[in-house]
Amino acid sequence: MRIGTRGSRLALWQAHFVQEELSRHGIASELEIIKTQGDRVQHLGFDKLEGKGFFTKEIEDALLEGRIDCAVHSLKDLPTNQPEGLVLAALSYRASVEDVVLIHKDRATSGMPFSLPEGATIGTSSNRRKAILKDLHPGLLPVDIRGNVPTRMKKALSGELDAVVLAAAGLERLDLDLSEMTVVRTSPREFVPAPGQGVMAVQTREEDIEMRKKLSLLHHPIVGECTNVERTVLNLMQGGCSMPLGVYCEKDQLGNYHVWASYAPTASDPLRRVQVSQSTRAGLAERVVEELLSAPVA
Ligand SMILES: NCc1[nH]cc(CCC(=O)O)c1CC(=O)O
Repeated sequence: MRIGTRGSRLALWQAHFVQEELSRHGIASELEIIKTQGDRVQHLGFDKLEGKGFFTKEIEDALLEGRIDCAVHSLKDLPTNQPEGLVLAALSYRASVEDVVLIHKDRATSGMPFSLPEGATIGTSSNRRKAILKDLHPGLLPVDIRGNVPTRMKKALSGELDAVVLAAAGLERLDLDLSEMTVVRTSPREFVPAPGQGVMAVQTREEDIEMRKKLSLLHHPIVGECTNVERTVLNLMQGGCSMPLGVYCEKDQLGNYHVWASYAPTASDPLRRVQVSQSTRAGLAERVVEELLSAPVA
């Protein structure tokens, strides 16, 4: 089995993870590293990048052309509509779902939101993170950053920026040394993550029934249910990963679904927050979207 992946440390960790899961089921595989447009133009801000699927297109083409058998992605980087002929055959367990604020050790102040003083610079290129930061701590100065997870982490370590925001899942997978920084974990109910955050997805060809059967051994059904709600909200909002939208769904012990969502229509609008719970998934995403679009402006 040939597994396609990007070549970043995070992508390789994720591909190795899937490779190990497969080998536990007696399936041997090899990795095929594929460069994407997103890897080539590290200098451009996300707002300059046209179209969706910036980190996925070349890999999906390799899949469609039969050069690889499956591909591993971060679910949150995948557009909600799969390209014609491709399916997500497996979703991983959900690691840490939340975002983390990393602060240079001399710049942390107690008593302020995220332990950051007025005027502190905070690195993120995510419109979702910017909208939530503005809501929780309007005194911060968001600064656009690009590059892979270790590069971004180092901007707070070196003091080039006072802080950066990153997904906990990426930091944990790379096992980065955070001991020289102040680490503030956010709550996913307040600092609402991106749809699909913390989950890895394995993509394959729709027609490849054999492969789909093998990959289904790795699938986590409850993760599938919850991320399906999250991605349906994103799809109904007609958004991609640049939309300032957070959606997080949890299923509790009794089988009830709980969704937290946040959305800022434009950068100057106040953040809207919604919490919806239901005992079934039917109509849940629709209700979240309806409330997000009609929520009273705070
Ligand atoms: N957009 C980049 C990206 N895609 C997946 C992850 C981390 C893993 C995950 O959140 O699933 C990251 C880094 C980040 O947002 O800090």
